[in-house]
Amino acid sequence: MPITIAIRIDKAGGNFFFMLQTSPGGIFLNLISDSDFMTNPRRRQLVGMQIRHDDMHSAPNGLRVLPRIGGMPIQPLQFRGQPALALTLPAGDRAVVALHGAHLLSWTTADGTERIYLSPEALFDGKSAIRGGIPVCWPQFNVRGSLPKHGFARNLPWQATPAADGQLAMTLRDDGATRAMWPHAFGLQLTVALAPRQLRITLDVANTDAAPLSFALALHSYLRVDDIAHARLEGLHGAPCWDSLRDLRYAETAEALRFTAEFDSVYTAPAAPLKLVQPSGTLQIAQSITCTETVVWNPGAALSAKLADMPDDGYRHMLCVEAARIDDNVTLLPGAQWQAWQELTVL
Ligand SMILES: O=P(O)(O)OC[C@H]1O[C@H](O)[C@H](O)[C@@H](O)[C@@H]1O
Repeated sequence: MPITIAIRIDKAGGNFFFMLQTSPGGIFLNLISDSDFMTNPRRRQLVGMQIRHDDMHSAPNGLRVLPRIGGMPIQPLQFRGQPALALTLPAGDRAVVALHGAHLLSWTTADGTERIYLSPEALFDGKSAIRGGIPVCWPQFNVRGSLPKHGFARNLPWQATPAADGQLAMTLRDDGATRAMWPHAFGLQLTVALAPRQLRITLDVANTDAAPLSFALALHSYLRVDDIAHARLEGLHGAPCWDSLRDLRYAETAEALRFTAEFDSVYTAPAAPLKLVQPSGTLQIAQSITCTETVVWNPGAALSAKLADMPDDGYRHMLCVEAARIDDNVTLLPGAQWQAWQELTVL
């Protein structure tokens, strides 16, 4: 029976991740990635290289080989027929992420409460965007450009990559399909980090091209609410706002936002975290300073009924609060990296 063992080698100058695999043809050591593959194009060329077991004996002295499978709390699984990975903390907090789009599908805290809305009618066909969860909208937001709505990252298969304890990571690199839509070389890594009652989702972008890279981003989180009629969002009072439904610009006057109809606004992100307050508890929502906007969206009853992949009353159980960089694109010079994150904490 084939056996696969993940190995991390810590060495001055970087970490290397390998998969040691047995097969009828022998034992193979596959280099999966190393710590600076995102920035160093020469290293990226090594990914996928195979070393036969005989070569392992010639490894330089001084390497520490650390087995990663055994204590590693990451389980591959099928989620509505699509491949996904689950990360579970000893306390019981758990996140599930699909390889399709590196799309976070579920976050449950140790008390068993689901914190993320996923539409029961979402399409899981390995091609379509998934309704709910946390879509990664990159390199375009909405229809602000010539790419498919919200870019292509949410519609493509990502690769799992080793990550630190308590984290789960996936990568996406340019290939023929992305270059046909968007002629740029890039490396993305999405990392989900779990702590008790807290989830942080981080996107690292590397420009592996010889020309500058320009892009937008939204970490489009669908936060689960018990009933939108009894939820309020605090922290946006005074923030510059563009109400996209009425095409109006103003400074937010409400102490707390309430949602009684379709709502779709882009705010200049305040420095302090937001709070989603419900009778059942409060969720704190923070985002990196690199995300200069926060998008707030609820489709309301009429649009919810029109969305084919959402139940008619789906709008009652979700509120999107998105960490975004959309008003001014990021421009990354060749070899440069950029990071964005959103952190959700149950208070
Ligand atoms: O239906 P989707 O392509 O997933 O987009 C869902 C929503 O995303 C964002 O929140 C935008 O501000 C909305 O205008 C859009 O309707």
